Amino acid sequence: MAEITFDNVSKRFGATVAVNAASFTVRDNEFFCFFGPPLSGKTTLLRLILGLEVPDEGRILIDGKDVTRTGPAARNIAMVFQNLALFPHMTARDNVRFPLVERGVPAAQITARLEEVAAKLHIGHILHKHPGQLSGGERQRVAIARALVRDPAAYLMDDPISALDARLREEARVELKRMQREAGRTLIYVTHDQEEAMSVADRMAILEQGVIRQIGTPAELYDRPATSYVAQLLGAPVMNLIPPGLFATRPGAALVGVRPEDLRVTPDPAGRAEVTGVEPLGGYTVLTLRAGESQLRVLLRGQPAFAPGQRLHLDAAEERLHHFAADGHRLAG
Ligand SMILES: Nc1ncnc2c1ncn2[C@@H]1O[C@H](COP(=O)(O)OP(=O)(O)OP(=O)(O)O)[C@@H](O)[C@H]1O
Repeated sequence: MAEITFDNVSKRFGATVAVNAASFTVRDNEFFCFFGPPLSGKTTLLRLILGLEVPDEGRILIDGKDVTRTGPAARNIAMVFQNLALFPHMTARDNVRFPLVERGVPAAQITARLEEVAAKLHIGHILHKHPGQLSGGERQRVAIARALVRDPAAYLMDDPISALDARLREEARVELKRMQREAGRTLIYVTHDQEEAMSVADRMAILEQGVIRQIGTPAELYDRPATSYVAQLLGAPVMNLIPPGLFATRPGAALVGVRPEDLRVTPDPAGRAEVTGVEPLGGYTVLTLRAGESQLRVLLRGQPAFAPGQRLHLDAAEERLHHFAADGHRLAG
């Protein structure tokens, strides 16, 4: 089991604050995602968890034990490297065995452990192959087997499937989620891809310049973003953020947010919105509208017949509106 807690942890590199007063707990067996734009501190958080970096302030606890100043060896946390790097000259079997061979574990024990992990991840039939002979999904299984063979308390992944093409990535993330559940381990995951983060994570932490802005389930973050920054990071097309005026607005709101799928449009020659763009995408259509000074995007199911220049009636249910103060924070209620 592994529960990982950061208590007010900061890490600086010169003038750069890579991680700023981070406090959170990753629960045992949780699939936990760090999500944020480049340079927001994701990799530094992983390196702090692994023990490759020492915090300037704060404490790191694994299962309640203070490991802030212990090295990687004492933490028993495994890393699955970016793009699932496997040794190309070794068979899958030797790749998986490698972490145990390196540690001088007796051969009989290695074989037993290899069999156990291979059965769990269904890779027994491909162990004789080299990485070049494996599909993307098979390589992923082998890379995860290599991380699990040590029986780590938790494992970390830094953008592990970013090199795969879009369709393979979709398959890979479904697989990943299944493997994590089957392996029954805490998994901490970094990705740049919001859809990937939302699809795999039990909970996620949203980062902005080293600061954790919000932690929650994907649904909580999507439905009740704590700031306009979080609101715009999740969802595609992104949430419309417009000045007050177009929709009923709460006192104190500087920006009103409405997700593209929450806008309702109907043809109306006297309507206040005008279609400026139509993107039919098969299962759904994205309209771009101009309403007053604002540009908005609307997500509609199917391929409704709208055309540029057409005027529309535009509204949204009040409970689907998000109100943000001038500093970006969500207004209560
Ligand atoms: N070893 C280092 N020396 C100096 N600065 C560093 C070092 N490691 C990270 N940084 C800085 O700390 C900040 C956070 O970097 P980090 O790599 O953690 O972000 P990231 O979110 O993982 O980025 P990416 O998505 O591009 O991988 C950046 O400004 C980066 O330049």
